[in-house]
Amino acid sequence: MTTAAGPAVAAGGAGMPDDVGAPAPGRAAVIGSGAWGTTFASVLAQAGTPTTIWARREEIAAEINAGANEHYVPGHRLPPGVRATTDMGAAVKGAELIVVALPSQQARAIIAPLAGSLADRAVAVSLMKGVELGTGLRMSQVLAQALDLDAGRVAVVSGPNLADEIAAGQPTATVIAAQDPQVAARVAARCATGSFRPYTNTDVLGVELCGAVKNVIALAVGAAGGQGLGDNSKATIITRGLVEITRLGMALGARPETFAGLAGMGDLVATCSSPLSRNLAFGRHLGQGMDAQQAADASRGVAEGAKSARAVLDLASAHGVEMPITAGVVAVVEGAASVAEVTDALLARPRKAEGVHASPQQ
Ligand SMILES: NC(=O)C1=CN([C@@H]2O[C@H](COP(=O)(O)OP(=O)(O)OC[C@H]3O[C@@H](n4cnc5c(N)ncnc54)[C@H](O)[C@@H]3O)[C@@H](O)[C@H]2O)C=CC1
Ligand SMILES: O=C(CO)COP(=O)(O)O
Repeated sequence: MTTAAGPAVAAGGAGMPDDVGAPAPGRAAVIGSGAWGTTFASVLAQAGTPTTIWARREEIAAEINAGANEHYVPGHRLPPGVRATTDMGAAVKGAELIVVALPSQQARAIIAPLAGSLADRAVAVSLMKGVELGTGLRMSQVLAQALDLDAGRVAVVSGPNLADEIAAGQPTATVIAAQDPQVAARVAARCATGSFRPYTNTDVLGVELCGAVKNVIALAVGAAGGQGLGDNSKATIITRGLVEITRLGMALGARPETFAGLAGMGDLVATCSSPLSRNLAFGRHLGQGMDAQQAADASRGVAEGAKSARAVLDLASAHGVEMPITAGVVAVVEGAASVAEVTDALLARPRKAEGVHASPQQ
């Protein structure tokens, strides 16, 4: 992608050595023409992977084919390797990577028509950061179910990846997680550029939980800011939020080091401190007194944490994991408590030693 002022990203991926044993570079399809779907499509194209975006609306597809997506990625030109269509079947035909970038709660229904139609060596890639309501499934699990794929053929991308910054060509790193390290390496090779640096990880569960729960924590940080609280409160919520993420992840079988990495601490820091974050902004609206519907109406793009908070809390409860900040976010989003009441309740909890497994002091 280039900025309106000129090229901002070096097309570094095209000449990069491929991983051993990977098939020849193929095409990618991106399902979803929003901020991250369009931006990641541009990264793929800059890395030498021709990419077709599926857009729901004709006018967005036409605009992308003319080199821009002003609604979702304003002020940036798209590279020539990005095309768009409203025909989902045509977008995925023969594609090596089927990348899904939709609101998490809508993903299953939207991609269901693709079940059984993917190329034999195709890999599904989730860019989404949410947990499905009702099932408690992570997005890689939703993709595997909906597309009727073995879990080994699903990868996820998660990290400090604010779309607007990447669209402007600013450098960042990310994590590509897949059960099979060769699958992760293959996806990484398709999207690596001079400014987008993917690391690989086989802890799919941990990487996905990091992305989904950090959105819930960003809502809490935003709500505190909306109440006029300062950086000490923010740092407290981020740090204790990371404890909640780690506690849930370890109970479910994730690796602890994942939470200190780019998808964990990295994305928490980016999201909880950026004016670009939709979750942070949504939380700020809540802190200023809006209810969840008013905050959604005032938001630009999807704030995943508002829906995933309930799904994460239910998942935690089912595994006996305590997540007090997440529970507070759920109470506010569901209208059961005000931000001030939740703040007071969190501060009044029994004192305890610091740490993931600490229990209250007697
Ligand atoms: N924007 C960002 O900086 C990043 C976003 N993500 C994640 O990527 C996922 C997608 O986010 P964005 O692209 O930013 O969202 P967005 O709100 O910018 O775009 C969502 C896309 O989904 C489409 N969509 C929404 N409801 C639909 C429906 N019922 N049927 C068909 N299409 C529908 C919209 O038309 C749009 O193309 C989310 O899970 C988000 O957490 C992850 C990293 C960075
Ligand atoms: O996931 C993101 C950055 O890594 C984007 O965060 P928001 O969805 O809050 O904008």
